[in-house]
Amino acid sequence: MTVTVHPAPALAGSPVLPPDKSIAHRAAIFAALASGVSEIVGFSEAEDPQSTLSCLRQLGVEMEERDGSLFITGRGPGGLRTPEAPLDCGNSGTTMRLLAGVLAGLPFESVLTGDASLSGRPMERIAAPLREMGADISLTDGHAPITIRGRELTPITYRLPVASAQVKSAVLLAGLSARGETTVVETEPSRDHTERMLGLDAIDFDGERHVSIEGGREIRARLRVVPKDVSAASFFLVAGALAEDGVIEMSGVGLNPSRTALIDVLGAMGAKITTMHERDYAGEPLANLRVEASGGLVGVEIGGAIIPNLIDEIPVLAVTAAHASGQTVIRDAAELRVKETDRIAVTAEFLRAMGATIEERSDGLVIQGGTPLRGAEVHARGDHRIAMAAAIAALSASGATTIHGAEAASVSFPGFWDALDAVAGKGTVSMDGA
Ligand SMILES: O=C(O)C1=C[C@@H](OP(=O)(O)O)[C@@H](O)[C@H](O)C1
Ligand SMILES: C=C(OP(=O)(O)O)C(=O)O
Repeated sequence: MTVTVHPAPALAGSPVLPPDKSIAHRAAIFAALASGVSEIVGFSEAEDPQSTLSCLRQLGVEMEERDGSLFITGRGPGGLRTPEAPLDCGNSGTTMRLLAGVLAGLPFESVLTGDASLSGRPMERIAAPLREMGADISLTDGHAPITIRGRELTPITYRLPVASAQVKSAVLLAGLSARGETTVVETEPSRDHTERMLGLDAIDFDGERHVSIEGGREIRARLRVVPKDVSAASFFLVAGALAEDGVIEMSGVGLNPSRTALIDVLGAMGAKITTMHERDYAGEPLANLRVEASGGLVGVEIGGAIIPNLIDEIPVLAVTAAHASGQTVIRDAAELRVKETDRIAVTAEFLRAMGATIEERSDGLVIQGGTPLRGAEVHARGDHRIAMAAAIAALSASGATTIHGAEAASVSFPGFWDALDAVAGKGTVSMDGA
């Protein structure tokens, strides 16, 4: 699908955001492992969390949608069934890596596959600790398809070589079926939804974060509520800040502190963002967000421990930087090269096509802001976050921008194009070949 986005100087309204993707995956997996029926309020229609559901169905998990909720009947400890066919994780790294942790300790063979993008992403990072725990795992040249022959697992203490919530979660999920206590140590904190859902406390020790899980514990079925996705909100925070006029409001957005660094960075650049009605719901903090047309944004330098907290937001942060005055430097973000695309290269590609001055570094980007962007023909390259970041850049460019492969947005945000059209004014977004 090709989308054309026209410039829109004024934005206003309340875009409908999708449920948090990270929380949705975990809510479904923990409900499947629990004993009893869990109700999940606000599950996501996005393709990635739907991939998790279809894999769980293949593992014998029953679920039904009723009155706007998803009811999942858990199979209890060790209750998942041998799948009859490979488990297709689609485009979703979270599905593949978290399920690998679940399957490592189950007494059957399973195969995890994914689309071309996912089949190019590194999987040794989960295979290594899971093998250390005793699982028999074969990769295809370091990638999916992954064949897992589950075994009885022994607990380990694992120091994460890369800051990754997916690897951390895979080890903790495997730890659930190991005998004894498994510990994950992280030097740079990553999102902590898994710990929150399992009720695990982290201990800070010598600047490192230790999370432990006792094997064999039962997960209880419960009501789970998925807040709105702050990573999806970030596109509208940037759009609202870059607009010449208007206010955008979003309610019920998950503001877990391990996910909100973009809001702080945008604030430091001069964006006028207000957080209102902060509350806690089902173990996760939420709030309403308001962003005003901000004007006069300035460049920033970021790197180090903040990066895992805003890793998915860097393409849209680069769009902000292109508009800000002065230089923005993003360091320590080499992980971007192994996402759905090489997001360093692809962000530089679309912004350069739109006239920005942007330089690729091995671990980040350097952007000289302030050159007005112009409409261009750009490619999402199969990456949802690139499709959406390019659309936000297009709103404040001169002339129309054509985005090829715009359907990718549905991986995390199926209603994105309609939400954008609604805040920017009908006709800003036109679609071709939907
Ligand atoms: O655990 C999660 O839900 C996620 C963790 C991050 O990946 P890594 O764990 O590979 O850093 C993030 O990029 C991804 O979108 C979702
Ligand atoms: C990297 C992402 O997701 P995943 O790793 O689950 O494919 C993302 O949503 O930007």
